[in-house]
Amino acid sequence: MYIEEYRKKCVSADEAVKVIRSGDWIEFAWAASMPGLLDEALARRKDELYDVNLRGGVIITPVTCMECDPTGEHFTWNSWHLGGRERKLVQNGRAYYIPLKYSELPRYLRENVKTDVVAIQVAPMDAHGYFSFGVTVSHYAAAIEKARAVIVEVNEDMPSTHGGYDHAVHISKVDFVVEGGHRGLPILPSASASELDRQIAGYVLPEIMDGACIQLGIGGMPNALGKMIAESDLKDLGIHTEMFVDGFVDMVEAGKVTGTRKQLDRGRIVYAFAAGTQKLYDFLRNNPSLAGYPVDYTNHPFIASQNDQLISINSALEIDLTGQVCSESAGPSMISGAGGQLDFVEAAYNSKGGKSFICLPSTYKDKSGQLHSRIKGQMTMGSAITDTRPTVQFVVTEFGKVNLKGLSTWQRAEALISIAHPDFREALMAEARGLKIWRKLA
Ligand SMILES: CC(=O)SCCNC(=O)CCNC(=O)[C@H](O)C(C)(C)COP(=O)(O)OP(=O)(O)OC[C@H]1O[C@@H](n2cnc3c(N)ncnc32)[C@H](O)[C@@H]1OP(=O)(O)O
Ligand SMILES: CCCC(=O)O
Repeated sequence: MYIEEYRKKCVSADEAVKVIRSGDWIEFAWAASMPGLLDEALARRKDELYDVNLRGGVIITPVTCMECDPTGEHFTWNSWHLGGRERKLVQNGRAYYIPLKYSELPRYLRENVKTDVVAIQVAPMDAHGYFSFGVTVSHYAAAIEKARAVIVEVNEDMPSTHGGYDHAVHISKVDFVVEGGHRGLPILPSASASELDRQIAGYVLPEIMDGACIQLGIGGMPNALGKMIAESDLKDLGIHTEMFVDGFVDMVEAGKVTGTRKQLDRGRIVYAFAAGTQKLYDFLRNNPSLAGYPVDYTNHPFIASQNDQLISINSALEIDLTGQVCSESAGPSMISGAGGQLDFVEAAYNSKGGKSFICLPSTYKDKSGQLHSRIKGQMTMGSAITDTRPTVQFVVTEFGKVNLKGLSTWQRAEALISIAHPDFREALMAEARGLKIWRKLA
């Protein structure tokens, strides 16, 4: 029934990007769903276009538009969350970070920012005229609502995924369809877990009970924990997360996940976007046990916290002695972004029986090989505060875990120094004395 409309809207990538004008803002790519043909076609229009702003995040694949424009006069990349490639673009002054509380992204798109064109990759159209957003549900439906033009690039290899709502776009809302054929999906290998990651994960595992609902963040440590959960005796776990990664597939395959004790989406795994190996993408394809939702559903603390025993496990870069957490920058130099960390820190604490864990190795080795404590007297100048101190609950290093909720500043300093690397504890105590947050009785 919709085939005729589909055919009428089918154009080449070069034809489709003609709708883009100088000065436009384009919602473009997220994680594993990069519209590669549109990117290349836009790059070919470089000399005709000036000051086009592309927006995306967590990208895994190179962006041709950015590579073809070394002076930045034609294209600027604006990132909701820096993946490794975007971090380099930011360092070279070619891209900029947009501070984000990820649960609010659909609302930013509806109420706060200009979106002229949406150009995204989708799965093939179904018999009812819908293109599934595939591995990225997140914020695409909200972006489409206000755009002047919507271009979808169809990737035959993009899995059609099940969802809650707003996980697909109807042909009636699309202006141009670009058929991309079989383009595969970029592979994001699982971050390898170090011995240290396993030690940290070892402190979190005993805090997880049968029937708990799990969110895992990005990085080696959450990955180590996913593996440990898969090998544990835990049962009847649920999953309500932002990013769906291979570690969750391991947990499902090990029979740990039933979702039967969830208060929301009973029996289903809830996520906003997915990136990982081909095994993960195959698992997602037409799988009714999964539900991709917009990120204002997955991450909103009011919603996520309705699941009892929500356990949130995220990584950080540094923490000061009063409990402020930085997970996104090293001083002023951006590493990643705030993403959904604060969303889940708040959600887990507000869930009945829930717990939030901020995990970090106690030290960081710089390029010259010098060791620094990640637990600091004061936050490094310029570091962004991702989680304010009242929001932080458990903090875990390879030396143990502490619960900061309700502790006074001197108790926080004492607790955090107890899990700092032993080589830095004396210096941290001296700093705490100077900051008037040390009360150790003689
Ligand atoms: C998907 C979800 O559900 S996530 C929800 C929550 N979202 C978040 O937690 C967002 C914020 N958190 C993050 O972005 C990540 O968890 C991080 C950055 C804190 C940790 O991620 P990891 O991959 O474990 O970090 P890792 O230790 O590998 O460091 C990442 C990079 O930062 C660099 N880095 C780390 N610490 C420092 C430092 N103090 N100074 C300079 N660079 C540093 C590392 O060298 C590495 O660089 P490279 O990729 O070029 O080698
Ligand atoms: C915004 C996507 C990733 C994250 O939350 O860390």
